[in-house]
Amino acid sequence: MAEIRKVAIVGGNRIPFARSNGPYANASNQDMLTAALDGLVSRFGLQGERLGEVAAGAVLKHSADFNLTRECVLGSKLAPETPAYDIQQACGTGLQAIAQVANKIALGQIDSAIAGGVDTTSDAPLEVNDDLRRILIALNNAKSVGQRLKLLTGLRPGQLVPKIPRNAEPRTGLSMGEHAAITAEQWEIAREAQDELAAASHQKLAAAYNRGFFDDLVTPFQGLTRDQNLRPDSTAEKLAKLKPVFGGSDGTMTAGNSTPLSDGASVVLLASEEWAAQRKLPVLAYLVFHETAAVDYVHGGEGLLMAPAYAVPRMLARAGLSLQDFDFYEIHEAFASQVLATLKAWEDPAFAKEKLGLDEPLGSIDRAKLNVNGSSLAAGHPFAATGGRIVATLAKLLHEKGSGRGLISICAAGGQGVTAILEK
Ligand SMILES: CC(=O)CC(=O)SCCNC(=O)CCNC(=O)[C@H](O)C(C)(C)COP(=O)(O)OP(=O)(O)OC[C@H]1O[C@@H](n2cnc3c(N)ncnc32)[C@H](O)[C@@H]1OP(=O)(O)O
Repeated sequence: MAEIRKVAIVGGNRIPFARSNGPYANASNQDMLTAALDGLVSRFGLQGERLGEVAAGAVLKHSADFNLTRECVLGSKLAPETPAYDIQQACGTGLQAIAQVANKIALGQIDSAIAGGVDTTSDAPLEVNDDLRRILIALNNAKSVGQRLKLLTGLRPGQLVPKIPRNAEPRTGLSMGEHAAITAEQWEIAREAQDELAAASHQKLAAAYNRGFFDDLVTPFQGLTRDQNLRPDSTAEKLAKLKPVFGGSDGTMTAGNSTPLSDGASVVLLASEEWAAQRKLPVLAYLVFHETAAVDYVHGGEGLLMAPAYAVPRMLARAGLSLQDFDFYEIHEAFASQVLATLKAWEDPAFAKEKLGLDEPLGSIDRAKLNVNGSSLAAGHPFAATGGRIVATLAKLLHEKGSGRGLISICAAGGQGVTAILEK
């Protein structure tokens, strides 16, 4: 049995995140992921290097991109002999890709890898409807002009309407925002608290950009140098004026305390300590634990985005840690209400007992340690790119501090959650 090795995070790179149908409206997933990869390659001098593998993915993917990541590697400056594959776990994609390559590094199967993700909501894949698809396949296989004419004359105008991807759960028909609104109501998450969290996210992200924190984490792309959604002048008072968008007219969730639909890509370089040392590359932090959970949101057992509330306690138990043993908490801000509901669940004795089977709740966290450089509400959230953004940010925070530990929690569509622990 191979010895378990430490998994080093060497660094990360992303392109600034853009709002949907904004500056990246004509950029494909391949364009964006290749740009993120090449930025990382340049930063660490990996031109022509054959890495152990590259794993990444996109939530919204065109069928022609059947192995999107491999195409991006072939289009990048990495050696074409670098194997690459796609992975998909909704918003957990980026972190799950990182976890998968980390396992292989830990087991000694590979020495280096890049992992991450990309998503475009501007260039979302449109499908023809099922009837038209069957007719087109039959047309392709038709043996005579007569057969083709018969198929074409059978076409009805309604069959020409394309299938537009909805930001909705296939099994409930509800959007993620509508699901989150149900959870916000269940956990009585106040509008003011959501707006405060959103305003703080913008202010902290702006401060991090201003102090140069992202200078070696973000590479400009197509004219953008910072995340387009960032509004440094956001305040809770301004956000309080926005109308509810989810949960009806009495709802608490608005365009300001929900993530915007976004486009972007991010990647992270991981390696064994030996591989990094041979190339004189830095080790920002180590990935020490990761855990995935899923909940039954279909039959009302739990809220769609609450799986991290289960994954984190399981991971803490494995690691022998408590929720308070962290210097940084990176909780993906899909919606402000979702972050607050997760924190409330960890504080709740009934949730601990009935849902987690624990005698005591996990307890509160020091809010000053939460998303200290802002998160998805300010940066935007190109679904599969969020994991790479968070891992690179946290690894650099730990490197700057010179010690410590950070917790990552990412909720994902399909009732799933992907979580991890990084240590300096
Ligand atoms: C995917 C997974 O697996 C898990 C997850 O992460 S779940 C999360 C997935 N993401 C989503 O579901 C995306 C949800 N978001 C949306 O659908 C849309 O962004 C939305 C419906 C919430 C809003 O869409 P929109 O109406 O086009 O927003 P937008 O026009 O930008 O903003 C509306 C108003 O709010 C204002 N606003 C937004 N943010 C603001 C801020 N920080 N400060 C002040 N005003 C703000 C805008 O200026 C705009 O004002 P005007 O109407 O006066 O121009």
